[in-house]
Amino acid sequence: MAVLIIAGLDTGGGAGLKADIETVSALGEHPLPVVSAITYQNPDEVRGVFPVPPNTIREQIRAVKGVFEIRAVKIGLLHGGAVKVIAEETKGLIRVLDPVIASSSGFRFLSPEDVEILKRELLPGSIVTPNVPEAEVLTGLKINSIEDIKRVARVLVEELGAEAAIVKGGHLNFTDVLYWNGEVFKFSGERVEGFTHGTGCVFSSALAAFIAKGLELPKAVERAKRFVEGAIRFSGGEGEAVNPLWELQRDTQRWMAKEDLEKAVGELVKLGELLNPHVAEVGTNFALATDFGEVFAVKGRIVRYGKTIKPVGPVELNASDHLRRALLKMREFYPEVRAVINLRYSEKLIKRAEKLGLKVSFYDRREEPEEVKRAERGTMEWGIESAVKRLGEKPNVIYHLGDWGKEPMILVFGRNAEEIVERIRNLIFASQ
Ligand SMILES: Cc1ncc(COP(=O)(O)OP(=O)(O)O)c(N)n1
Ligand SMILES: Cc1ncsc1CCOP(=O)(O)O
Repeated sequence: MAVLIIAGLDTGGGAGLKADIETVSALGEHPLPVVSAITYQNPDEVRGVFPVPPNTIREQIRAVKGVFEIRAVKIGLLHGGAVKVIAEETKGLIRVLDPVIASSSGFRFLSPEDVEILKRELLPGSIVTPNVPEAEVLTGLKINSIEDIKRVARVLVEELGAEAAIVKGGHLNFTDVLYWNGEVFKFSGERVEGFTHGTGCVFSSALAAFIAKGLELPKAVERAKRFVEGAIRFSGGEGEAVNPLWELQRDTQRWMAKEDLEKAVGELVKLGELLNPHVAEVGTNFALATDFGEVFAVKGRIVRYGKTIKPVGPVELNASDHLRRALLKMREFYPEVRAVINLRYSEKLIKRAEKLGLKVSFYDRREEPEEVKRAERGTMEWGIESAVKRLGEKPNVIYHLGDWGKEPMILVFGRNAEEIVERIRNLIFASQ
């Protein structure tokens, strides 16, 4: 289904039309992009805006209207001169209006006069999706509580003529409120860690995409909210913005990590008899992280099996607790590290690692602070951090000598699963 997107270009690649196109495409609908403004911005600041002349906006819309079956329209960044044309050209279509008034960095896109034009010409009949500051500007009311949000959503519909209003509570308590057909719907959420630049754009275009699919408004809002949460959680990279492609990228990365680790485990199994003596008493595991920090490992670990070795179960997401925590801690210091394996401790292996030029560090469990010991988890994180700090540069190998009831252990880290296999080969062949 086609979704008409009227929005601005963000040169930083985080918000605006680029985020909208990605969102609508990721959700399987066809984006029809109409440029309303060109902004000069980067993740830190908006430097300026060039407004696209109203007639050029009109011609862009006319080029696709009537040719495609437009199921919904998403309207983002505008300028005062464009509002009337857009209202005329989108009459009769389902409109989702994201009232972009100012950027989160503080740049004012719409003057108070432009806001008045928007309220008069475009808001009536639209599904409007303001955040708290935008809702305050549109209604002139202050928002301090969820009750205020409900009141403002009602005002947007009953007094200002919107078809529906979704006031997003990200600035308050992460609960969004929809007012529609005289009813209030609440959508609770929680704080998600990640970049948020572009969230308004992604929410409104996801909402338009779900409406285009035929979902009833409350269901479409719920799905759009969850989509944005994922886009924040799996954000990152140079745009320092939300990631509308998160689901596709996450699944591709999962697939690649699983394949790489399965292949690498297969290579280890070929080393069977040689590796057998180095498998830890508790079992050995082999973990590989995706760029998003999801960690795959061998379910049930790799164990000694007669003279050789055997993975107990398949490679799966979250199949390791210890190694996942070790890897994630290491990645806080060195994000390029993506793989780790644990081996039974032996002085011979450590000496060999040093001879091979690998950087070796260690932690001493007897130095573990009482409060870390008392907590249910945290020893591994503390251990990795203290080993990293002790060495003062990236360690390739970290060992500890055990404690009461704790087996001494070696962890070998690498940039990928292949590098681990290579390191293990070098270590065990040389330690014969
Ligand atoms: C071209 C363009 N359009 C919209 C925005 C604002 O994006 P939004 O997601 O509403 O909010 P912030 O990214 O400013 O938090 C923009 N900056 N550029
Ligand atoms: C017990 C233990 N301690 C450090 S690595 C390891 C084995 C792997 O454990 P997990 O199965 O949690 O990855």
